[in-house]
Amino acid sequence: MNLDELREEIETIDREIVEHIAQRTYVAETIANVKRDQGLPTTDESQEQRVMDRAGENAQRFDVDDNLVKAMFRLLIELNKVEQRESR
Ligand SMILES: C=C(O[C@@H]1C=C(C(=O)O)C=C[C@H]1O)C(=O)O
Repeated sequence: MNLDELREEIETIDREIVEHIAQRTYVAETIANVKRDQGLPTTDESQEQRVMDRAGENAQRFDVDDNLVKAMFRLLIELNKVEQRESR
């Protein structure tokens, strides 16, 4: 593959990443509504820990830096929590 083709491949992957972030955000919004209806708090630290542990395991499985992957997941979680708080 030449440089342009490789960059096209990156472009497709980047779009898919954003699509997955949007899907994750949508599901988290749905979870927020369920929690609100059940009178549960926005933040669930034990669930966050499970998400972070899984992120580290998946990073190792795919041989990428687990600190980097965990930092990205920390950002995704914080993003959801800010949105959940704002919609309450
Ligand atoms: C989405 C949830 O709400 C919050 C956001 C989380 C996330 O983005 O993974 C995890 C736990 C909660 O603090 C949830 O409880 O599952």
